[in-house]
Amino acid sequence: MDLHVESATKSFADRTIFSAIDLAAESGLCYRITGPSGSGKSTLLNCIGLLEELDGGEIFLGDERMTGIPARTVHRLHRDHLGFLFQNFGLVDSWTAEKNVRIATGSHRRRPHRSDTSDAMSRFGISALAEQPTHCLSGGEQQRVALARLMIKEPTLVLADEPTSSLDDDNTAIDAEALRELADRGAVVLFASHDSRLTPLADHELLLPGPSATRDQQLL
Ligand SMILES: Nc1ncnc2c1ncn2[C@@H]1O[C@H](COP(=O)(O)OP(=O)(O)OP(=O)(O)O)[C@@H](O)[C@H]1O
Repeated sequence: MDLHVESATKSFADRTIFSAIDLAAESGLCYRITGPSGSGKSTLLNCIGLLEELDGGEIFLGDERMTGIPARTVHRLHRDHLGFLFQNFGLVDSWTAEKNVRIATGSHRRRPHRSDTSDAMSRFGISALAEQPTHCLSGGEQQRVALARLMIKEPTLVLADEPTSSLDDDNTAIDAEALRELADRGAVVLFASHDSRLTPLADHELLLPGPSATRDQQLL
């Protein structure tokens, strides 16, 4: 399913962070959101991920409107379509690595089975850590738990915010490979990152000009 963002606008108090942002993102491709610090990259990802609301504009995933929708629809979209890879990995600290992976609610097509969970954990080299609470894991290990969870969920739309900022080169390469694979399986992948190691992952870039710049955002 493709993603369409039309005339997206967001302000905090009386400060406009971005306005009139358009994006037509195709299934199977990776899009990097760029722009100066404070231009609203995380805010835009949060709005597209239904963690915050836009002040104006619309978002569609396929034919489905994602703006102005009731909480139960937000919940369904999170469950069935959205996957996140954020800097803090979004894991439940007190749960084991295995439970964090297994709990991925899965797509509407299928729910993950235990074998999916162990396969994914094996792929990312974290099988031996299955029974460890995630707060005991290193940053790189937590990232691989988050990736295993993402891979078995197979989201329609993947949102990654500075996913590699605390990672070494090997783990960064694992991140990039997994995000590319999710796109190859049909996801739209949007990521915001200052990390030049992720430059090759971007099929397209969306530039947010920042509050003081013009509105000439560009899809390069
Ligand atoms: N909940 C909030 N309330 C008020 N202002 C906020 C809130 N969230 C973000 N902002 C402000 O919105 C602006 C955009 O923040 P955002 O984190 O989206 O920028 P960014 O482009 O991701 O920045 P960076 O590249 O530094 O991570 C910043 O000036 C930030 O202080």
